[in-house]
Amino acid sequence: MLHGTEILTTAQMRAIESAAMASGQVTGAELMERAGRAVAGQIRLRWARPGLVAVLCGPGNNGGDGYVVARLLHQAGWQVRVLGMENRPGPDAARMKAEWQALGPVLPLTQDALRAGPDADVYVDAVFGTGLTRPPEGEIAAILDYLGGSGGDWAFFRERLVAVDCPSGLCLDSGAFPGRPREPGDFDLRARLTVAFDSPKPGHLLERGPECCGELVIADIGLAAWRIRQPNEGATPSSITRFPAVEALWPGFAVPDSRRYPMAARRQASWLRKQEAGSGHKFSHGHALIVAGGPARGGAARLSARAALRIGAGLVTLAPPAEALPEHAGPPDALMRRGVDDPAALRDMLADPRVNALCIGPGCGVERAAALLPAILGAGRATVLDADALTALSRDPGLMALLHENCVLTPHAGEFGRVFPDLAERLEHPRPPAAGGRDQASDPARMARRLAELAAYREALAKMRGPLYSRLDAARDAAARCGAVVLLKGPDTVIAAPDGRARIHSAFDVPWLATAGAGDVLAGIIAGLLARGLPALDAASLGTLVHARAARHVGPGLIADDLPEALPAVLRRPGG
Ligand SMILES: NC(=O)C1=CN([C@@H]2O[C@H](COP(=O)(O)OP(=O)(O)OC[C@H]3O[C@@H](n4cnc5c(N)ncnc54)[C@H](O)[C@@H]3O)[C@@H](O)[C@H]2O)[C@@H](O)CC1
Ligand SMILES: Nc1ncnc2c1ncn2[C@@H]1O[C@H](COP(=O)(O)OP(=O)(O)O)[C@@H](O)[C@H]1O
Ligand SMILES: [K+]
Repeated sequence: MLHGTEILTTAQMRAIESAAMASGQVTGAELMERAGRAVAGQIRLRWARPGLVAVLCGPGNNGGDGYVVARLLHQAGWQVRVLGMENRPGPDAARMKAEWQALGPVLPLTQDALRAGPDADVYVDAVFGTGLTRPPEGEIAAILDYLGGSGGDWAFFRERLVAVDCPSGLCLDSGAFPGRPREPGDFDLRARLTVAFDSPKPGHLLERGPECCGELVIADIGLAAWRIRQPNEGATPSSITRFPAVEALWPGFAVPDSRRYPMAARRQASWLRKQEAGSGHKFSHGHALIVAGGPARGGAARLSARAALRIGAGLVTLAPPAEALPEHAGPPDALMRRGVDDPAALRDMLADPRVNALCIGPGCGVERAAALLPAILGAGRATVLDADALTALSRDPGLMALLHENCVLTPHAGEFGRVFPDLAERLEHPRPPAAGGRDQASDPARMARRLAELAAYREALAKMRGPLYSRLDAARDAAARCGAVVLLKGPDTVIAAPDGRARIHSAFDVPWLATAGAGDVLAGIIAGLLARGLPALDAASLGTLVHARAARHVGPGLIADDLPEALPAVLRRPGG
């Protein structure tokens, strides 16, 4: 469960590659050979018998990798068609292209050339990788659209497409396709398999990345020596290669063993189960206070409280206004209740230093949250702010100023937009023309209309340059601004601390987690972990992992009430 791996932004990857080459211990051509060998190897693992492969090579080093794949598959008995671009590649890619040309021709990289050939068993997409600087245009855009299904048969290519580093056109920093709507599009290039090098990039895990990359394999190409973790080195230019501050939690893809965290996994598993020596009495596991709302609104906070109990907080107290107390008389009996009507009553409770973690927001009501937040934040205790507490925060800059590093904000996209409207705005793109379902993709008239709309859309966005602003950027900027941990929820949850450390958690495999109340449970789990003494970033990260694992354990049909009840099973097998 607790495997993690480091993620590198494309800038970090380039810096590490340059550092490796500058050392004189490895050349660019050697790295390219290793990259191409890794891709060819993965293809041969999956297609046991040599067949026909079409290799599409772009103008840069991604294309260079493609020429290596072409040569190695040819040597392995495959029939190889290579389509390449006119542009002059760099020296390493030029060399790989020349080596291929000693074996076979390079056809033009056009839709016509591709369609003129027989159907291939495998299509290798080596057009663009980390060097994408702008939306693909013209003939390249057309061929990528064709591979994405504009010819009507997207499933055909989806089965056969192997992407080198990423499906071409995907921005590996954001997981979005520059020049396209951020929502899923009809002709987004979707690969069966993506082989990436050294480390996953944010774009493999965010937004469109997980779906469009298909199965993701991270290949070790021998750059470990230039990727040493030295977190204390500060933000000097060279430290960009040395401090991969972003990690993937539960990556769900093949990572070389050397890139995992087995020790941390073992330690956290026994810690979660309270199996460590001297784990003490109930107060040593903390006391979480869950603020609840007025009459008829208490369900959300009860979900949080149940979750805090199940994740192992020593004591959990639910604090609704006194008039709502009777509603909370039912189970669980393990839960304590205490009426809290106003800030003075809350301060009274917080006079007990053993109350070491709070959760406010689920079912709380915005006014009540606004009234209680100054007392809560002023106490300086570890605090989860969710739902109504986030809305209250968005309305009062004075409250924002009270946030501190032991706070965890857990907004979904809508709440994030309320609290950080300018950052959310940067993530937004102009809306695409109305999109239909893929099932209509074989209607030729509709297809022509969609292509025309897409061309107009591209034209409108043609001025856009450079890497896209990502959910990772947004969460980091938000955390830095408010001085607290920000957990931006979604199937690609991003968790960021004010110092820039960040974690990405992919939960694209549990869409049934998007159900009413799931967020309340997450808030409670994190509050419980805070009560047990985890620092804010770790509590948010581990909480997110455990939450998704509980959803996996229950499966489709899940309702939020099931999540706390699934926690014992998850804790029994935290490594499973
Ligand atoms: N980072 C590493 O350590 C390694 C990287 N390698 C490969 O190198 C790739 C990166 O190579 P590059 O930096 O050359 O970048 P790419 O090969 O991804 O693309 C850059 C080229 O495409 C052009 N370009 C970018 N966007 C375009 C657009 N929309 N339309 C037309 N042309 C466009 C650029 O001007 C440049 O010529 C990686 O993705 C990977 O496949 C491997 O060869 C080995 C090691
Ligand atoms: N498509 C999805 N796949 C997996 N998890 C998702 C998806 N959409 C949302 N989630 C997760 O489900 C939970 C929903 O929380 P939230 O939006 O706050 O719902 P609520 O307010 O109803 O509790 C979050 O943990 C979020 O990360
Ligand atoms: K590619």
